[in-house]
Amino acid sequence: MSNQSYSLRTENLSIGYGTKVICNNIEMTLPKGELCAVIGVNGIGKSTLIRTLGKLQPSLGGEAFINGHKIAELKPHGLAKTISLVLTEQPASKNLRVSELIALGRQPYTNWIGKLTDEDKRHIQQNLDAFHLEELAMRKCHELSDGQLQRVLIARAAAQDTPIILLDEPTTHLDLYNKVQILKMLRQLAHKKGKTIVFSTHEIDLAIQLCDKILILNGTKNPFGSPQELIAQKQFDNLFPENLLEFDERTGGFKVKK
Ligand SMILES: Nc1ncnc2c1ncn2[C@@H]1O[C@H](COP(=O)(O)OP(=O)(O)OP(=O)(O)O)[C@@H](O)[C@H]1O
Repeated sequence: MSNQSYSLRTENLSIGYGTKVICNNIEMTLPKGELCAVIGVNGIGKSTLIRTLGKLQPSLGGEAFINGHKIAELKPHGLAKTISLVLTEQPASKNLRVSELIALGRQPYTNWIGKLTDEDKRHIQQNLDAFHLEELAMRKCHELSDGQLQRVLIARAAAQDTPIILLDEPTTHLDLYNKVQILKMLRQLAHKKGKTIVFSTHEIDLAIQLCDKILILNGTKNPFGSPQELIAQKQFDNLFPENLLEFDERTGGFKVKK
């Protein structure tokens, strides 16, 4: 199938820093409306891949395409209407109110004085509702819990209304309930609004339950497919050194070896 047929596609992509390649031969193909987790051990390159797909840093080889266009060739304005990024760093603007931070998502669409149109206000209100943030709308962001702040950051990305949303570890520091809540919100955003969403995570069990696709970063061989395909191929079995953990195919999760 051609690159045009996929919302997001990489071909033989290499990522890294300077001349040092940390992962190569990354091949993923995501149609519109799918949720994809990037998993792998600490330091393997998950954040680096998210940053590379978001064009915050160059790839070291191969190509990444969005709707058939090379990401490397997207200009800043086109990029802001194509990809929204939710990174692990806390927002510099924590002094903003929740509604103001979500309004920042509309920046690619506002005119040079940043005046919000009725359309912008509609997007902001819709996302306050969708992410259950109505009651927090006037709160300063530094007054929020980690789970609430993560919801605000995702609402800002949704307000940006791009076909692609990339998130770096959106569930870090959250309890199990909040992790599941965030991932189910992302799943809904993908399935109901047709967004293509890629996020890095250590939550392998939840990714297996909730994602359409998973990319296992491994260095040179980076298996990609549906959770069921990857389980059938036994791709999770060698993810960690086998002295401590084993993957249980029946439950789709890891068990501690006693
Ligand atoms: N700015 C940088 N310059 C050079 N090397 C870097 C830089 N940032 C990260 N690295 C290295 O690149 C490798 C991949 O880092 P990255 O943060 O992408 O991994 P990760 O899979 O997201 O890790 P974790 O699960 O611990 O968050 C690591 O070896 C890291 O030390």
